[in-house]
Amino acid sequence: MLARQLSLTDGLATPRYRRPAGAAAAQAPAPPLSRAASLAAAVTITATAVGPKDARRAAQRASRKLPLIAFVAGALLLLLVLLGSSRWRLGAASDQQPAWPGGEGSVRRHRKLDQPPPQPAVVQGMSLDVAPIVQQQAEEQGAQQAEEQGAQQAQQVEEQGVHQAQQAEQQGAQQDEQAAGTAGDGSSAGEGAAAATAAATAAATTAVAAEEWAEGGVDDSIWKEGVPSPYQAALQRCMELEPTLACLKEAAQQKRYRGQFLFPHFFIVGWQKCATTSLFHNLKDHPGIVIPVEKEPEYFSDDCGYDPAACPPDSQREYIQETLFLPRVLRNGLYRAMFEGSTHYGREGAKLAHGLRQTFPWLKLVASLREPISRFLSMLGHNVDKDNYNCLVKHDLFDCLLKELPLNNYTSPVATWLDAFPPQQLKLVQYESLTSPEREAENLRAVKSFLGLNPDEPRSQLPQSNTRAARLGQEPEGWKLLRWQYERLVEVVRPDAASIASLVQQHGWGDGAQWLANWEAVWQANLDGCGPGPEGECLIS
Ligand SMILES: Nc1ncnc2c1ncn2[C@@H]1O[C@H](COP(=O)(O)OS(=O)(=O)O)[C@@H](OP(=O)(O)O)[C@H]1O
Repeated sequence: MLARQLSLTDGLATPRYRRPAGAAAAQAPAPPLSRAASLAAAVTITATAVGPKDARRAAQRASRKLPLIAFVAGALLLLLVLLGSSRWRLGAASDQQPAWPGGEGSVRRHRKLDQPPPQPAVVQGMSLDVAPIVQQQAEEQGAQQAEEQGAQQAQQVEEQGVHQAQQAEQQGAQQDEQAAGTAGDGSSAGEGAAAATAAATAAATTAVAAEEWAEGGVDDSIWKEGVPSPYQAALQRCMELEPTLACLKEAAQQKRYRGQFLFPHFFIVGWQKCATTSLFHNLKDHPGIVIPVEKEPEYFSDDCGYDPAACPPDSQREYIQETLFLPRVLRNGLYRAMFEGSTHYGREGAKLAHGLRQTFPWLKLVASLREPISRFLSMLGHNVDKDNYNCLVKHDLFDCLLKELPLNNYTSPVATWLDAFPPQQLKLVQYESLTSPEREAENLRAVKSFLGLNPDEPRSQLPQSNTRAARLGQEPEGWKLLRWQYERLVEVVRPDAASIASLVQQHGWGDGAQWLANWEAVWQANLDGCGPGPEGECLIS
């Protein structure tokens, strides 16, 4: 490392190197200084290296003629020291200005103005410890930029979410307008009156349905315009502070206004392959329903292992906010219902029903049931098409059905649902009746009345969603069985069918005898398609 000192005459910014002893050394050219070093030296100048040259000589002469000149020299020395000191102060003052475009003060300005930090080459050559500062500032700048970017992204995501929610709200508002328009725009007085009656019926149905539930309850005496109901306020607090299942249940102890739905309002719990997708789509178009995000969240099966007490806390927040859309439901003042449809729930009643009742005691449940052999074959087709594991891997079709059908009976899971929930909160619908052109409207109306929704909405028919024919791109060929095999299978499922029909009758879900007759008609239609005799071939669809 080069030792260096500043010459008194060379000014403040020009360093000279101490010459080594000897002429050669004396004549040796001073090593060139890098611009950085010279700039840095200008910054590192100190008081000890400063003083006028003449003053030093005078001091030397004075020392040789001591003591006569001592007094004068002392005085001169004092004077010159004072001069030197004032010059040093002048130099030190100039040091406070950055000596390079990227000096420390300048770095700060750079940062403020959001300009790039000084070039690393200059920074590395400095004798001042500026490099780490610059590096730190660059890091800070990077962190700041990252933070700003993160904030921007978060804002974008939020805006996107808000945009989606706004779209849903607009959709909801359009639905409202349509409903209002229908009541007022009737081309004849008769139509207008009919629409008004329907709206009044719907309002009455909703009120009755809301009052049925034992939680907090409806209280007309607390209604204040523009003020959220206690239930609404409690749910708002859940959303902001603690979006958990427990918080939703606690909130439901609060009073609510007439027409406000408890959250969530209902679930479609099954069964698979019983037109649940079509039902879901019909209901989600209802103006009294907040459009749900997806049909099969399967939250309580996939995330909680069918035990709501085991639902992970983080997933509860996600489920409540992003699947059940609590924010959106609150924006609608709880006057629109929220639901989800997870078709694995139904068949797992033994595991789930009591836990779900504990979690949402007010919950209404809708389940569609299809003639058991057809339902099983539809499910089998689904698994074959999707390459999912299925019993045909190990058995032929008849053995597969013989083995699996008893395990897929309806009665035991329905019994557990009934054990956990009051029958008034459960509605069984029959697939064959729901999807029959003559009975579809009546069945849909019954479901909506049960849910406390205007039974005349939506105007659309039940769609044909999730059909095997659409998946295959053609009508499925049908499953080959022999007559005696099909008859045997009917005998296997008949007791379950009869038992369900009896429950339907008992709980007022419909006409039990008709229910059984509908399934018998399916069996008969299939048998009618078989060849003659016990070995006659049938194509079951
Ligand atoms: N409107 C109407 N009329 C008659 N049949 C209908 C209708 N809507 C749905 N479906 C039939 O229901 C089967 C699909 O049921 P899901 O949507 O519940 O299936 S899933 O469990 O959600 O995968 C599926 O049965 P398969 O085609 O036999 O597989 C659909 O064709």
